[in-house]
Amino acid sequence: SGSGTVTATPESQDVEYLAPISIGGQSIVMDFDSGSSDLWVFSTQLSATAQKGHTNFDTTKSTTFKTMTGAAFSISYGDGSGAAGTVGTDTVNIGGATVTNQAIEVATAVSSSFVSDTNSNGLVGLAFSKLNTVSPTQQKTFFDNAMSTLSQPVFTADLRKGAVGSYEFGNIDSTKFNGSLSWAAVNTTTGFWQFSNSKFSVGTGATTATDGTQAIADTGTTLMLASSAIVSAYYSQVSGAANDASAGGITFPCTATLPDLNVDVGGNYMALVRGDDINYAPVDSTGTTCFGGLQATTNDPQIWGDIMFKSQFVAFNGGNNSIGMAPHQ
Ligand SMILES: Cc1cc(CN)n(C)n1
Repeated sequence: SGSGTVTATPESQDVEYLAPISIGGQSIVMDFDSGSSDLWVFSTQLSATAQKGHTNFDTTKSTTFKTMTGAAFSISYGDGSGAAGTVGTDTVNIGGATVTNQAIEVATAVSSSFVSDTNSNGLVGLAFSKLNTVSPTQQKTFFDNAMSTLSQPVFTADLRKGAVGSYEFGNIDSTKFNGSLSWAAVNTTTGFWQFSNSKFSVGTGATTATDGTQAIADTGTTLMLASSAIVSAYYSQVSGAANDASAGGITFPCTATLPDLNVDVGGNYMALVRGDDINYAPVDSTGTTCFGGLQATTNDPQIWGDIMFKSQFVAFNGGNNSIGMAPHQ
């Protein structure tokens, strides 16, 4: 109904951004993920060990939960994590935006990285419903279900480096970004919020054409995983940058000056990713060596995660399948 806004709070080192939702009256802090399409939640049906430290949804305590007989889900993510379980429906309220018949994927098994991250109690998938893993009948995302009742068929991500931001459904708050949004067409065939990336530039350098690999906007990925053409051109401008096997990627001296990165989104907007945001975090407590927020991937599409969102306010339009960006206010 109408619209809804929730605060997006970064975990330490901005690993992910969490926000509260209500499921059948139970308030649960979740990881909002524009790169997947399942709403699954920690539950009292998990082992005691898995439940420890988490908020666990209890279907028996919800007067509106209905079991979806015979349905199951099983999902795995790009980082190797995963979850599986059973399915039902319940009322979900996110900051005031409400869906009464939302598919709730009740976890009966979760991988170790989810167990150890006690700040998060599940995911709210916000990509396209064609990626939903429920079988035998695929289910819709919260946004897909909510769209027809929202004031506008949109949601926005306003994620900040080391600070609280927001997710908003049904409204685009123009006080949160500079100038006007630049809109790009979304290629919906893969089920991601996917768009073309045809060129880039580093700092004030010349613009270079890319190999045409597309990119997705993925709030559930911590870093910005880009093509090797972009990544090598970028770090060639950072003295002391090198691939650091022990750190698991490209590092540089924490004192390095990091240029801005400009990446084309959809062919007519160069999104600026601030150099400061590309300094992800020190690799250890000495603070000498820092880990790059920009890392290479051979994945097609590229996976532009939270590092990009820290510099760009992003609007997702499910009405006309487009994505809008502008620098944060
Ligand atoms: C749990 C989770 C979600 C995502 C991105 N969609 N990753 C890489 N891991």
